[in-house]
Amino acid sequence: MSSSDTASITRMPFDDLQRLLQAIFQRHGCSPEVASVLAHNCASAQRDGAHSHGVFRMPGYVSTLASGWVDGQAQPQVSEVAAGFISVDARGGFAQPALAAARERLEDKARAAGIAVLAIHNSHHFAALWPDVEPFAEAGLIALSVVNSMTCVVPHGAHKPLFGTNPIAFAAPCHGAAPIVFDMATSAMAHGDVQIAARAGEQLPPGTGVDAAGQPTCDPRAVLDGGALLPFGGHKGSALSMMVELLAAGLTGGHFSWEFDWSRHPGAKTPWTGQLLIVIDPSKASGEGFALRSQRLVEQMHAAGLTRLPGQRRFQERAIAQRQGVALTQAELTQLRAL
Ligand SMILES: NC(=O)C1=CN([C@@H]2O[C@H](COP(=O)(O)OP(=O)(O)OC[C@H]3O[C@@H](n4cnc5c(N)ncnc54)[C@H](OP(=O)(O)O)[C@@H]3O)[C@@H](O)[C@H]2O)C=CC1
Ligand SMILES: O=C(O)C1=NCCCC1
Repeated sequence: MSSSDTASITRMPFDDLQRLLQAIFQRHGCSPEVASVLAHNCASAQRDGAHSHGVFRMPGYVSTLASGWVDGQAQPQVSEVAAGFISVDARGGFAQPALAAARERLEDKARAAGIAVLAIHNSHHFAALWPDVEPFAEAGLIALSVVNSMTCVVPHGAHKPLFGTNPIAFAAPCHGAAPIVFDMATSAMAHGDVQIAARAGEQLPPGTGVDAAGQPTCDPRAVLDGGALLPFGGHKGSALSMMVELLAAGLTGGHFSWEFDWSRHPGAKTPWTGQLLIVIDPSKASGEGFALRSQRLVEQMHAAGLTRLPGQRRFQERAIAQRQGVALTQAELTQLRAL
């Protein structure tokens, strides 16, 4: 948010925001079930100050639904393909309702076998990934998820974009504290943050992207208009992005980031790809207990001088929102009401 945005902040109770978003999703063609899942996801991102995937995304959801690119009424088909492996065909709908349809069975399998995998394909993911993993850690489990997006990242050492911004999210329980959660794009910056920088007229840090001629640029417009992003951390981030393509698309049967063509659906913004979740029950491991060991690690990190854990900023923003309401700018509120 720019300083002029922060000057116009208004606050809304979480439930009111969720209801407003649910009404928007339903008005634009989602079933009540799908609308409820997406509204909770998007309101949670806004509550936690995850601005690149909060209400900023609503015009994109709406234009995508209008374009016919995604099915807002899809009913996911869940198949238990092996003792520890569930496959979900999202049937061209959103990934979150597909996860919701399989969540209970995934958790049961993880508790029974110690580990379980959920492979979602034929799905659209347009959101932050942490809401998909955090609830497992709150239930005492460890969860890892990956999702691939649309071609906009040049692999390290290559000369044209191929990968998506391909985030990885991880959540683990920690004794006496909030779960340990990280969620990060494998690109130097999430595509949403490049759009936000362009809108705010801000420059990007060096090393974020290239222009249409493949030359380094700090201009977000040049990255968005024919240019591309770079992986974070050179060959290391590039390898992680490749891993996400392999797990989220190669393994699930979803589209790789370059495999779908939305050109005949003007307004389409949601990548039609796949998502993988791995859930582990740490109570099956030997020793003093995983959550206690997490706590010891965190204590040592603090003793080493660390002042901010991944996820900590979000939890702090959430605590403020729970007391005062979810922060929205006047412009965001006006846009939501128009939608
Ligand atoms: N659906 C999709 O296809 C895609 C979705 N995304 C989403 O975009 C969102 C933003 O991604 P990205 O911009 O890479 O995330 P950030 O770089 O903002 O943050 C990545 C992680 O690092 C933590 N973190 C950030 N700064 C610090 C710090 N100084 N010290 C310790 N921890 C820190 C964050 O915690 P905290 O949250 O507490 O700040 C977060 O867990 C994610 O939710 C991701 O899932 C991205 C790409 C594609
Ligand atoms: O911010 C990103 O990067 C993306 N978010 C939603 C899906 C497309 C990529």
